[in-house]
Amino acid sequence: METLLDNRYRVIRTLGGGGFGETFLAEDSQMPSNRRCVVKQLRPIQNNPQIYQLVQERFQREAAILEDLGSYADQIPTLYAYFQSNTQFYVVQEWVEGDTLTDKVRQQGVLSESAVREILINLLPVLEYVHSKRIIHRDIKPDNIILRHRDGKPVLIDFGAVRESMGTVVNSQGNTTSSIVIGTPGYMPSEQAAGRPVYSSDLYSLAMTAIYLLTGKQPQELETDPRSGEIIWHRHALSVSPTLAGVIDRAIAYHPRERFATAREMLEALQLGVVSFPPTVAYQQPQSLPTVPYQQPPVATASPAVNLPNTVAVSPGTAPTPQPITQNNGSKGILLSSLIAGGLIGASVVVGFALTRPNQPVTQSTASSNESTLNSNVTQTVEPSPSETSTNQNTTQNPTPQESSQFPRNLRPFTTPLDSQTSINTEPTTPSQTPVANQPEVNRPSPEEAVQNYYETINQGEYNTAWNLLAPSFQNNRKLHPKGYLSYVDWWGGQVQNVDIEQVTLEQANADTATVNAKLRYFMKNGKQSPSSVRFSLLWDAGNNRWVVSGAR
Ligand SMILES: Nc1ncnc2c1ncn2[C@@H]1O[C@H](COP(=O)(O)OP(=O)(O)OP(=O)(O)O)[C@@H](O)[C@H]1O
Repeated sequence: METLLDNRYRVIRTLGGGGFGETFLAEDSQMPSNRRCVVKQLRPIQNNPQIYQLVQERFQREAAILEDLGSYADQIPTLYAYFQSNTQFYVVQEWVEGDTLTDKVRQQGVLSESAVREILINLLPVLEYVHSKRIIHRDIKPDNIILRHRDGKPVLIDFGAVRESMGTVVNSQGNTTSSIVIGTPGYMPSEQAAGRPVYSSDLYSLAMTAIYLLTGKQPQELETDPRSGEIIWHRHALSVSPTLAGVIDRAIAYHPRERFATAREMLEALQLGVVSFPPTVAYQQPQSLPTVPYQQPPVATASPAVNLPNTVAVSPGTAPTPQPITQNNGSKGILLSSLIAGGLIGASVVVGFALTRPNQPVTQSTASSNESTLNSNVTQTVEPSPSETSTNQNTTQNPTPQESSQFPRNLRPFTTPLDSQTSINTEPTTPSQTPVANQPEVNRPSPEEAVQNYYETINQGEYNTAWNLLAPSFQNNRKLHPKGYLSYVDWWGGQVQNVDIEQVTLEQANADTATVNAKLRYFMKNGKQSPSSVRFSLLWDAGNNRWVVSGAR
């Protein structure tokens, strides 16, 4: 049967679909040419009349931004229209005939250095323009770049902004809040995953895309140096020139201040062949720290095939609409973003989580209501987990953290610059190598508290916050997290109902590292429970006055 959207757009076929809605190829029945177009349907992740108007306002604002971007940049699809129907929102945009970069690599294998350079050289001015409008794309990846058949030019699709408006939610206190962080694990840098994207986050994603084009490997297939956190990719693209390799390396530096500050700078480095590196402040693990294999959870096996990374929408926060976000200088945008991330720690917020199928966008429920709609068939899991001796004893199911944990609850929460009212950190949360000699000891949480806090965060469904309590080397351990954050969330959000900490004992601690043994009990969503003993390695993150988890086994 023919589907006519808005009494006008005749659907030809579905192009894709995920947690936010579907995307259709359609023709415009009210244009003489029946011009083809892409109709993108967006569903608010919470279908609640209370927030409808807010979503609507944001949607309109963001559509206006897309209109502006698309009208002046040839390599961004033109916005033709936007409308609402029932409780759903639609944008209608130019259909770009071509192949995505993912299609390209699938069809013809890895691209040559000159092809990759050309793509970068053609895209960087587009990014420069987008950034000049104070917009961060937030989801640059091979799937979101189409090589246009007409002229071979790369076109940037799928701006995160509009989807973000769909993330407006009502938290457990009944307050309207927002929002979600848009991005794709592996392609998105850590500051973006923490809710604080900066312009160079897009450069990072673009450089990760270039690595995919040169190596054919998705980020999750690449190893990282467990000490420096650096992504090891050169060995998969040995013939790449030092200039291109240097440009990419600088763009994917862990810390934004080590990257190119602007798209123009990156473009010039590419064209002129000069790559200078600012002084390194790379995250380093102490030499003595063990690397951290731990048992694969018994409930599932990691699929050896690496799926295409999905866009995820995670984390509650305070409306990171495509507002001005200025890099490194305490602008309003950073302030907002910091509040967003701060909100991650404090607030119990509801975000929809729908993992419809592998390779589809995900929205996450950090639901205080425990209403995860995660597809529990997901067969990847990677976190400290019940031991092989998982039993199906008769237990209290779905205990809340308050009801179930035997551990004292009156522990001081973490203090980070983000949840402090006075300190707004303009830099991403970065475990620091700084010795702690001059740090005030007053509010320093104990390692046991850190472990306790980690599980409380998980029990509250704040997976993104919990994820950011892991050291980067641990996050990037692809045996444990083959799909990065998505694997983490698949496990915690999809399988685990609650974790009780039965006992926590400190094995050793010094200024920089600590080892904590924890006896845990996992309550699974399928009703099973099982005990588990985990030995945590912790690193002191002086910059944020907290411990981060660098290993668990
Ligand atoms: N303007 C466009 N022109 C041509 N194809 C498009 C356009 N926008 C999206 N597409 C294609 O439509 C398909 C579905 O798009 P959609 O944005 O829903 O992506 P997705 O991969 O399903 O989800 P996501 O990017 O959110 O993870 C993709 O293959 C994408 O390349």
